Amino acid sequence: MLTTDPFDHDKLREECGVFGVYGMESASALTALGLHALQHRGQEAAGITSWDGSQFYTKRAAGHVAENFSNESAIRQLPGDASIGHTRYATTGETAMRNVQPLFAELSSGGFAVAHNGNISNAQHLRRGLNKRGSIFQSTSDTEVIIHLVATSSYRPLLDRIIDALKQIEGAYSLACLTPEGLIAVRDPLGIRPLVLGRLEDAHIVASETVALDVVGATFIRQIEPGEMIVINEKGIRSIRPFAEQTPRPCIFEHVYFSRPDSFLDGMSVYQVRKNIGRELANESPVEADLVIPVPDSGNPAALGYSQQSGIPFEQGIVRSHYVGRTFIQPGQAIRDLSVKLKHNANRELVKGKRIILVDDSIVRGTTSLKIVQMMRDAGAKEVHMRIASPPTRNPCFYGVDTPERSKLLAAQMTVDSMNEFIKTDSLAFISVNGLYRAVGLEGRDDSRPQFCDACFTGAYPTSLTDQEDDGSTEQFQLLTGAAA
Ligand SMILES: O=P(O)(O)OC[C@H]1O[C@H](OP(=O)(O)OP(=O)(O)O)[C@H](O)[C@@H]1O
Ligand SMILES: NC(=O)CC[C@H](N)C(=O)O
Ligand code: SF4
Ligand SMILES: [Mg+2]
Repeated sequence: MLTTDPFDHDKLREECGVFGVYGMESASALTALGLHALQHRGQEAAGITSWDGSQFYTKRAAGHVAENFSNESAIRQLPGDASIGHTRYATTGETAMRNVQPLFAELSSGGFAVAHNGNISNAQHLRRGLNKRGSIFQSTSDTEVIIHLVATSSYRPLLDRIIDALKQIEGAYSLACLTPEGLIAVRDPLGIRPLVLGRLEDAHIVASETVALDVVGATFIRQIEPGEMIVINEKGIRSIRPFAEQTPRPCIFEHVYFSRPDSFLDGMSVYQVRKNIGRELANESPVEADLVIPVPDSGNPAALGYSQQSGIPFEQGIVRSHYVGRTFIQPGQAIRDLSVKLKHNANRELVKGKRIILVDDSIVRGTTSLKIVQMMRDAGAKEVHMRIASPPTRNPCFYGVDTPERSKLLAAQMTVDSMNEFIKTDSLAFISVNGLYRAVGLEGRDDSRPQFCDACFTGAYPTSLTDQEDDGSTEQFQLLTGAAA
């Protein structure tokens, strides 16, 4: 089935979710549940691979987990005590079945399935080299490069082959791999994307977020550390540190938007961090008003924090339909425009005649804020102020998130003052980069050794961007530097 999106002229880029379990009867059923809890990370496609000790089974499909993996027959096709799964939003390679994960290949070492969250910033470069040496690719996904590098490695043992492959890769990867040697989970040396380890009875589980552990009834053990590789098999669990140690740079946007608020990232409650951001915003950018109104759902905790800090009442002035997905990740501007209207509606009686402060997590293309501000004015709001729980998004992400190219990022094209005019707010303010760092419990950003990846706000990319360099487009990006742009 061809699922390439007809609306997509604007390359799709988003998050993904990975889940893996080893040592549990009907592992694929548990994986389906875990993927359900990670549905917010990718709604384009989902897939599960299982292993019964002798054979691998894979089912991959376009659409949501529930549509494809909630019936018994789907799970019956995926027998075995070990399984991995994936929810996808494409970052490299189109939205087509051939790119849906887990990707699988029969290697000389046996079957190898991989589920990847992140994006490889030298994938095209590596791919060209592999093509020249005779590799035949089945997909256009960056993830497939990993399989070919493992397949062609000159090392013998599988683990060494994987390590050899990953050492050639730059960018972001949190991986769950299923092999005859067991479940192998790896987080890139900077730990850009999250990955956690849990336990359910005798089984071990790996997942992108702690919420997936909660949902399947597992206990959280710990996060998989940046640069750590975990091997889980019948002998137990083993941790390996194959890479040279680096200062971790986890994605700060996970705290702002991507992760579910009921997840924990590096020991911090995402919900609490979002509330802290609201508090910081209230301190940094106060304004007199009657109501604080979140742009639901992702603006909710920050609005609550803003309200608690400012003493201005929190009210639900916008009601959201739950039957429309995230607009940020809808392909194509026409569909995005439509879905913002379908998704949010004004609570008219509440906002009429009021001075309101709208709180949202981010402005990307400006689609949501433009519509919502107009909606509030149409509903009779006297003043509309907007506060944003992230700094202006001025740069694209190359590490597995849907930020469109720079020309479509409102903040890359306009100053905050012009954005204020454009979306027709009475005032507009974004949290500062240091305010955001304070919200995650730090004193501020250490410009000489930044504690997070914040490149979409600062332009300071923590890895080389070889594919961008090869395309001749790097002069606009500041590479390998710590300094905020
Ligand atoms: O400036 P834009 O291009 O409109 O993108 C930014 C908006 O997109 C996201 O919301 P979305 O409605 O996609 O998802 P949510 O329900 O998780 O808030 C985000 O929370 C902002 O509201
Ligand atoms: N968002 C992601 O993490 C995507 C993973 C991978 N780069 C893909 O495009 O399939
Ligand atoms: S560029 Fe932004 S979204 Fe991408 S990993 Fe860095 S902080 Fe996260
Ligand atoms: Mg939103």
